[in-house]
Amino acid sequence: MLLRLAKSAAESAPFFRADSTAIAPLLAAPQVATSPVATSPVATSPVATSPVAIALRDIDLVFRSEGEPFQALRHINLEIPRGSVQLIMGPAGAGKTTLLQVVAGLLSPTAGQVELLGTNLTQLSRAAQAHFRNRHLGIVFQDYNLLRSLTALENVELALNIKGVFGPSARTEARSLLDAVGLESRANVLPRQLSGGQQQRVAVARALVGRPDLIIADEPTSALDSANGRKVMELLCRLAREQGSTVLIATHDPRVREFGDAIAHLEDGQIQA
Ligand SMILES: Nc1ncnc2c1ncn2[C@@H]1O[C@H](COP(=O)(O)OP(=O)(O)OP(=O)(O)O)[C@@H](O)[C@H]1O
Repeated sequence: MLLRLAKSAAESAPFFRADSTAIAPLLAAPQVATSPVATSPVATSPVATSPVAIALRDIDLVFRSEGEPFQALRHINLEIPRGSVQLIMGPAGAGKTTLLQVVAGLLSPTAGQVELLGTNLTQLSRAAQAHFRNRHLGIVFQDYNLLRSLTALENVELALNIKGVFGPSARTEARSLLDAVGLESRANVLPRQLSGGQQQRVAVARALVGRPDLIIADEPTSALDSANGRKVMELLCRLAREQGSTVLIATHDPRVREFGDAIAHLEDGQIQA
């Protein structure tokens, strides 16, 4: 089944739509939360060598799906240097997940621009955004989004397959990523046989496949004890230092604070001065 899923995904990426809701967000087109989304088929421009990895310029986001409009993000301006670890901290409901989804192109802002690696994501078509995401981003979702019918190893391997890595190379890299998050002995079990914290570590391993330029992680330590939380944070920071990945983390876990190069505090959808 893994082979079938992988082939189907790789052949159709970035237009892959899995039946499972678990893998779909990895490659999905952005949700239209608010204003019309740019649909012009602008090609992804070559990634510039800008020292700024993520630039958010005057981002607003208003949810209009049900009832009264609700402004979840207000005038967000933020520049994140390449190779740094940026934390977004704030209480429940502050807008952290919404902000991460905007950065990843999974939600379109009502106003403002998102620039990733020198590319204006906001102006790309949905297909080009999905392609950019597949090429440059690793995402750890708040609810992990693991495929229930695949083992831990297969979940990580599938992400490699989608990036075009197959066979023994994919298996070796998947194993080494599971080793890195301390799950070598749980590689062959299904998500339902893993604790929440173990599932979270599989999600982290999966986000790191192919050494992404940008790693976006939503509460990556929320289900972890302090030893495993530290292990995950040290791994993310090492990637930032050694391979120049830029790491953006939303968290309300105070233990994560010490790992951030910079911290932005979000409250009521606004970055606090
Ligand atoms: N699809 C939606 N439609 C309407 N309102 C939404 C939608 N998604 C989120 N919100 C609202 O936007 C606000 C920000 O939500 P968000 O999930 O981004 O906060 P958060 O800081 O990540 O919270 P938590 O720490 O609890 O995950 C909340 O008030 C939430 O209810």
